[in-house]
Amino acid sequence: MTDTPTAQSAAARTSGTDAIYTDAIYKGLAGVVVDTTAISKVVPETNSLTYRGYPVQELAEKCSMEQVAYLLWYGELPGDHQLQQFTQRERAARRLDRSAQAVLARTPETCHPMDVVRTMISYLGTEDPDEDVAAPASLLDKAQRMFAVLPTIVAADLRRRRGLDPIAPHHGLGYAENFLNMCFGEVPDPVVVRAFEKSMVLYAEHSFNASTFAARVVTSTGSDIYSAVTAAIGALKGPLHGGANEAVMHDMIEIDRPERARAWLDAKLSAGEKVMGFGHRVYKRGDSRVPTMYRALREVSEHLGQSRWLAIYAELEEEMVSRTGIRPNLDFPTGPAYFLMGFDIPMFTPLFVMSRITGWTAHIIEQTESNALIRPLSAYSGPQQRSVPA
Ligand SMILES: CC(=O)SCCNC(=O)CCNC(=O)[C@H](O)C(C)(C)COP(=O)(O)OP(=O)(O)OC[C@H]1O[C@@H](n2cnc3c(N)ncnc32)[C@H](O)[C@@H]1OP(=O)(O)O
Ligand SMILES: O=C([O-])CC(=O)C(=O)O
Repeated sequence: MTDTPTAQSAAARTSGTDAIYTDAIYKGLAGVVVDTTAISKVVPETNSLTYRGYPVQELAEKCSMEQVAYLLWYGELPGDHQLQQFTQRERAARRLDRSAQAVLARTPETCHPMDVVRTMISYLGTEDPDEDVAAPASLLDKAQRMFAVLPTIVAADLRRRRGLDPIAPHHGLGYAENFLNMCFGEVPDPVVVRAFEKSMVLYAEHSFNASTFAARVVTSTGSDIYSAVTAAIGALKGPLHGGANEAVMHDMIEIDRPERARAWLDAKLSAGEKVMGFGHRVYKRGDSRVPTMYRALREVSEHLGQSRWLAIYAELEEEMVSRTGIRPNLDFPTGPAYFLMGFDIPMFTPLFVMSRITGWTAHIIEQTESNALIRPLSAYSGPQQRSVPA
């Protein structure tokens, strides 16, 4: 099975005037093919994921995040000139204007950083006089501006929670280096920069996952791109989706030492609780992105001379797989990798947003260009019809 159907089968499902009713209930839409997409393809049987036809592992090894963002939006990798123009635009759009800075400063530091990114995207919509313009060129422009400014928002939020002033974007630095510099006041070693950039590439796109689908649902009503992205951020925050990368690190800290992993897992499984960072709705034999991110985690661990999280990772994975057959997903290696890079745990899911903004907006554009209102049916299970008492 692939999650990308043929165009004909999708057309058959949506054409005609008579509604198609079925008695079957697909809870969680599991196994249901909703539409076609030309953006990415997940094939769980072969453990493969491609963006616009390119294997994600190759993109992570050979490409910058800017190149991958361009690929997702335009369908092809950029040539030298196209990349130069694209990066110039990205660098020029990194700054957060004063009124947006003031909104960020007014969000309580007690709230989760995902609430800050959600609020800031919503606010950027209020500032855009063309918020409702849905022409492809306008959507692309808005998408690229969100991609450019999100790192500035996330870095400023990270720093104010540490009692530090924001650092302005550095126009001479690439996407990953600039972001790390805005967070930590210096560009880390290339090993760390590349590991971070690989995580961005791996997180960028994953077909009809819950947050992307949320964005497509909002777009299907004819609503604006900021509303769609705001909905997607809300969906990504949940621990069954993007929020798992934070939960993984909390669990590793609780486990504390590799020799405690087995007992910790015993307690979790006997309590019937889920183990964060494991399992996937589509991949049942392992997540195609994990080996690449695991290598990046190992490189950062070796570079920093820190073996503890890697040892807990290995122990937990071995125990979980041998007991349940359930394998790690991408959030399992990114959790400890981000921790080693120096990020505070609540910032992990906003990092996911910084990357997935590319995939979400590519889907918003695709949905806009071939729209059908997304409105499934429900089977009623409440009381029979009755009269209101006199
Ligand atoms: C980037 C991403 O968003 S990747 C996903 C990140 N999310 C997580 O890591 C959260 C933990 N994982 C999970 O909750 C699940 O694996 C999901 C939600 C991601 C996908 O699960 P689904 O396809 O909906 O399967 P479902 O949750 O029904 O699980 C099927 C069975 O496997 C078990 N299972 C699945 N994942 C896990 C897990 N992580 N820990 C323990 N048991 C699990 C379920 O308990 C269930 O068992 P049962 O049939 O005995 O009731
Ligand atoms: O596809 C999914 O269901 C979740 C996921 O891995 C992602 O969004 O990257």
